Amino acid sequence: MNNAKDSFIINRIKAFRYAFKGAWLLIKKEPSIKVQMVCAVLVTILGFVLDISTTEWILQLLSIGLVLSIEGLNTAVEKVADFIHPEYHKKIGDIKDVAAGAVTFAALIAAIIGLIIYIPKLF
Ligand SMILES: Nc1ncnc2c1ncn2[C@@H]1O[C@H](COP(=O)(O)OP(=O)(O)OP(=O)(O)O)[C@@H](O)[C@H]1O
Repeated sequence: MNNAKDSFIINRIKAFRYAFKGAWLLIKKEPSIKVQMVCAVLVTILGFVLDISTTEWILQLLSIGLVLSIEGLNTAVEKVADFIHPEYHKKIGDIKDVAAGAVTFAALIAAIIGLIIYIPKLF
């Protein structure tokens, strides 16, 4: 019983380690994630400079998390597609386009939230 509980906890710790390794790989190696991390840092600085409210911080953080998460999944889809079919194939192109489309939804919503928060404060 204790062993089962121990191995459950050890497996969860290992899963966290793999997940953080994956997050670090995304930040270190993926240009699109790097660009989005820079945007995230800039809007975070802007948030402090313009003293946004708690609700605005929550919406901004959710937007940052949403874009980074979906961009990460898009990168994973691209990697799987390149691994299973490195050559040109229309279906692979469609799969990558759809995954990129998901990022576009998240990025558009994040941009709209950013405009709603900052336009009244800047103009
Ligand atoms: N093997 C392929 N077969 C057909 N079309 C492809 C293939 N690889 C890429 N494409 C097309 O090129 C586009 C860009 O694919 P690519 O793998 O270069 O992503 P990317 O532009 O590097 O994305 P990101 O900037 O998010 O990393 C795809 O959306 C797809 O339309």
